[in-house]
Parts: sequence; C-alpha cells; structure tokens
Amino acid sequence: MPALADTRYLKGGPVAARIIAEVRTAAEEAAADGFAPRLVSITVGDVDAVDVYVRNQRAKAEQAAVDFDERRFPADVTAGELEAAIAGMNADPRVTGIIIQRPVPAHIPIKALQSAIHPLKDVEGMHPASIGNIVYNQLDLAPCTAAASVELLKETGLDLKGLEVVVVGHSEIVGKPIAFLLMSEGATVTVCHHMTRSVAAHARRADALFVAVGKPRLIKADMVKPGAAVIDIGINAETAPDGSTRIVGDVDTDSVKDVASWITPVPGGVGPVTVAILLRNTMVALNRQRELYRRTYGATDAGGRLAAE
Ligand SMILES: NC(=O)C1=CN([C@@H]2O[C@H](COP(=O)(O)OP(=O)(O)OC[C@H]3O[C@@H](n4cnc5c(N)ncnc54)[C@H](OP(=O)(O)O)[C@@H]3O)[C@@H](O)[C@H]2O)C=CC1
Ligand SMILES: Nc1nc(=O)c2c([nH]1)NC[C@@H]1CN(c3ccc(C(=O)N[C@@H](CCC(=O)O)C(=O)O)cc3)C=[N+]21
Repeated sequence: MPALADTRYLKGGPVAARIIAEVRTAAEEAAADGFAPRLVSITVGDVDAVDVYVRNQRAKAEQAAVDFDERRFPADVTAGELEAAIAGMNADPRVTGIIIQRPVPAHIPIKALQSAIHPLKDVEGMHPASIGNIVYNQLDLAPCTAAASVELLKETGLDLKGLEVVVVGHSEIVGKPIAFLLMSEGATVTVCHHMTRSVAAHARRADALFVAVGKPRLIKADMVKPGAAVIDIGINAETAPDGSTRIVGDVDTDSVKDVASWITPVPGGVGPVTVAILLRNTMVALNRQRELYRRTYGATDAGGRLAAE
C-alpha cells in the first residue's frame, strides 16, 4: 500500500496557531481591562516529558500575551510546602491560573495537591470537583491533552456520533477524560489498559484509536483497522546509539501510516495543541474570576446612591 499523502498527517501546528491567535486577542482585551492573565507552572523534580511541555508553554504563552511564571521545586519538597505555596497563589489576585505538571514524586499525594488549587484557578479542570463537570457534560474546561486529542480527531471531519473509538491508556489526566469527552460527543468508547486481555483485538475494531501509554512503538500496523484515524499522545524521549535524543510517540508511525487514513505525528501533533488549549483554558478560568469580581465588586449600594443623587 502506498504511503499516506502528507495531508493525511493530522498536524497540530495550524490548529494550535488558530487557538493561540484567539487567546492573544482575548488576553490583550482582558489585560486592558485590568485582568492580565498569568499562568503559574509548578514542577516537582525532573521529568523529560515535563521539560518539553514547560519549554513550549513558556514560548507559546509569550506569543499569546499570557504571563508565564515557572516555579520549580526539588524532588524532596514536602506536600506541606507545596500546599503552602499553592495557598499563596490562590490568594494572589495577579495569579489567574495554576498548573501542576505531572507526574510528581510518589511521596506527594497528587489528589490532595490538585484539591489545594482553587477551582477558579484550576486551568486543567483537575480539581476532583471540576473533573466531575465532564461527567455532567460541561466541557468548556477539560484536561488539556484530552481536549487537544479530541480537537485533532474533529479535524478529520469524521462524524463522532456512533463512531467506534478505542482509547489505550486510562490515566486521570489523559485516557479517562478522553473517554468522557468522546461519550459526550456520541461515540461508542472502549477503554484499554494494562489488564486488557488483547489490546490488539480491541484496537483493530477502532475507527478512531487514541493511544496514551508511554511506550514507544506499542501500536503496530497489524493493530490498526485500515482507514482508521490514529491519535498518538505518547511523548517519549529516545536516546539513539550516538547519544542524541529525540521525541517519539506510542505508535510505530512508519508502519501504521500505510494502514491508517489519518495519523498525528510526534512531534508536531497532539503536543502543540495541548499547549494551545492550556492557554485557552487559562482564559476560561480568568473569565470566571472576572465574573466573580464583577458580581462581588461591580455594583454597590454606594454606586446606586451616587447615581440617584
Ligand atoms: N502530548 C501531550 O500533551 C501529553 C502526552 N503525554 C504522554 O502520554 C503518555 C501517557 O501519559 P499518562 O497518561 O500521563 O501516563 P500514565 O503512566 O499515567 O498512564 C499510562 C496508561 O497506560 C496504561 N498501560 C500501561 N501499559 C499498557 C499496555 N501495555 N497496554 C495498554 N495500556 C497500558 C496504564 O494502565 P494501568 O494504569 O492499568 O497500568 C495507564 O492507564 C506518556 O508518554 C506521556 O508522556 C501525557 C500527557 C500529555
Ligand atoms: N498536569 C499535566 N498536564 C499535562 O498535559 C502534562 C503534564 N502534566 N506532564 C507532562 C505531560 C507531557 N505533555 C506535553 C505537552 C505538550 C508537548 C509538546 O508541546 N510537544 C511538542 C514539542 C516537541 C519538542 O519540542 O521536541 C510536540 O509534540 O510537537 C509535550 C508534552 C503534557 N503533559
């Protein structure tokens, strides 16, 4: 079978650029109104995939006119120290968004830490209360990678209603929210994980296959239905024999591209869209804070009296 034409690659760059341009307009308008967006990133320890993400957050935040503030903590920081830092950010009106980069070291209870972020500043919707919104079909602030993956599937023009979708990987931040977003769009969703008896048997039935595991070349050509859309979410740093490193996904793109009708490249696929959605979510969160300020301080009895005088 011939290799796919380049257009069958679902490239993230153009989608990301479109979103970032929209964010910039909104960010400039908000800043002129006294609500400059400012995103704080919390990193604990050292993780390759996090480094890539934070580097791109910084670059794209600048393009989107969003202030970006990176806070790095050593791997042996205590949960108490992190919670105290987050409490300070919650109380600081200049901070409009907070993201905790995952994973964090095992001694940090991630759920408690997510709970420490004020829901109005939770730009990933990962507060245990916020994540429930997805179950209730409130989809305007979803975890960024999940939203980015679904956005790229929509670029295919496929009708999501009744679409057979398989998601490989069921993490809180990626696989599970993807499944909920797709269910909301009417897809029939199967979720696979490490205890699934045959990932291949499920994957082969998928019209759209989402892969978020963290294992290079996990998905090979014989696991993909001809004509399917393959969304590769993996970000894995691979070191070549010559010592150079490169980023690869979870899909064996070289072979799968001859079977699938659409495939997201890594790099250049889901990653850039994830960053763009993080910035878009930052504006969603900011607008909710703005609305709270408006309701709290926007109209006063004093103002009413002055107007009447
Ligand atoms: N592009 C982007 O924006 C992002 C990319 N990523 C990347 O996506 C990948 C996944 O990330 P994340 O979800 O955070 O990772 P996790 O390690 O949290 O989750 C991995 C998931 O894969 C499942 N799994 C493990 N082995 C297998 C297997 N052999 N077959 C099927 N399922 C398996 C695990 O199941 P179980 O729990 O049952 O073991 C788990 O649900 C990583 O490469 C990460 O770097 C992550 C976030 C954003
Ligand atoms: N709370 C949390 N949310 C996340 O969404 C999250 C996280 N933690 N921890 C780390 C992973 C990883 N991740 C990436 C996002 C974008 C790129 C990205 O921009 N990649 C580009 C650039 C590659 C490069 O520059 O080499 C690309 O794929 O083309 C990478 C990785 C988000 N993650």
